[in-house]
Amino acid sequence: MLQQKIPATVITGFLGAGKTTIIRNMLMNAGGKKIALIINEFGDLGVDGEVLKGCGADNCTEDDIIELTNGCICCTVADDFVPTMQRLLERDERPDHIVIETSGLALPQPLVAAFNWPDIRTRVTVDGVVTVVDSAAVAAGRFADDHDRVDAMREQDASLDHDSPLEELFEDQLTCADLIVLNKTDLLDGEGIAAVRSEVAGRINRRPTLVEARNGEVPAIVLLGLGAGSEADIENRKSHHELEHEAAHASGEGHDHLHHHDHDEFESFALRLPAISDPAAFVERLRSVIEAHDILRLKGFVDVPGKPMRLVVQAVGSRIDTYFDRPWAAGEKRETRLVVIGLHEWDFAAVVDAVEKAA
Ligand SMILES: Nc1nc2c(ncn2[C@@H]2O[C@H](COP(=O)(O)OP(=O)(O)OP(=O)(O)O)[C@@H](O)[C@H]2O)c(=O)[nH]1
Repeated sequence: MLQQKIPATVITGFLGAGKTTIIRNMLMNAGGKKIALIINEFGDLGVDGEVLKGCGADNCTEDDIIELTNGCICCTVADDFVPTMQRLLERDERPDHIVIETSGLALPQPLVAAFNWPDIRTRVTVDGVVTVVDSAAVAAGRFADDHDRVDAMREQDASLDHDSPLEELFEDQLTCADLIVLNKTDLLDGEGIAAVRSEVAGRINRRPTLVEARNGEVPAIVLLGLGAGSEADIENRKSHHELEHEAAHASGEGHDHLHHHDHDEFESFALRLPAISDPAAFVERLRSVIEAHDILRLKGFVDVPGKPMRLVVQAVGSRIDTYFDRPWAAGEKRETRLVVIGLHEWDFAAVVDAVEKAA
């Protein structure tokens, strides 16, 4: 009997936009749907998988959460994503829906294109690409490059190919969307939200649906069941990188002058720190370090002596949330582990030193 294709939703969006929060919420209101999750994260600490396992949803158990940890999903499609998907599809119990969370630095295009592979195409389809936007970061100009400054620099050095990596990635993720979630609207007023809406709409040629959300609260019925079949439309969603290649081919130029794939411009490292007895003071010191070094994202777990629970720390720019998520398990080593993500041009030694001193 011909089985129906399993719908797969791709959740993308820049570092800290709220992808994991939206998925956690969705798991809680997905009705009886059996969900399989594929999670990819930049930085090797696996915080998102831990957070999602910690929410204990019946319709998505630990077995249904698969972490891809060998680098960014858009670069490891053939080696990592496709085999993982094949194994998932071989399971006796088919999921009703597959949800894939990309890393915050991933280009969704290569992932969506993988759904056209012969072995995958017959069994799964992309139900929709959901791009999550940190509305507060957009309003603060995080993704807006200073074009006048770059143009002036180019005048002095014609070889400079210096589009902002953040801006390009932001646009590539928007370009691929079927649904854009303007998240974190709780941090803006009506005027701010309207400005974000028009900025987002102004950066794309396609017209995906826009919805607003606070704390990642988007009903499962809005997220799942878009029925977009996005893999068939991938030609209309090209990234800057793909368009540059095409332009270079068309003009007969070589590729040498093209800059590399976007997330070569980002770097992460994981740190183990001592136990933290005063988390509030630690957070204040971290805030200063984040601001001084322009850390894009910091997250992880903190061992607070005397507390039975594990403290989660989540920083997106200098906005820092902390909460106790679950008790340390019996036999689990209590420790403070953080992953820190920033731009490649960083002075690493200085950043490591500053975070260590904050502990
Ligand atoms: N104020 C506010 N904070 C939010 C909202 N949604 C998420 N957050 C917080 O933003 C931080 C990052 O959220 P995540 O869901 O982990 O973001 P992510 O996109 O999965 O992050 P990466 O996987 O690292 O790219 C957490 O501290 C969340 O609690 C929101 O709507 N409003």
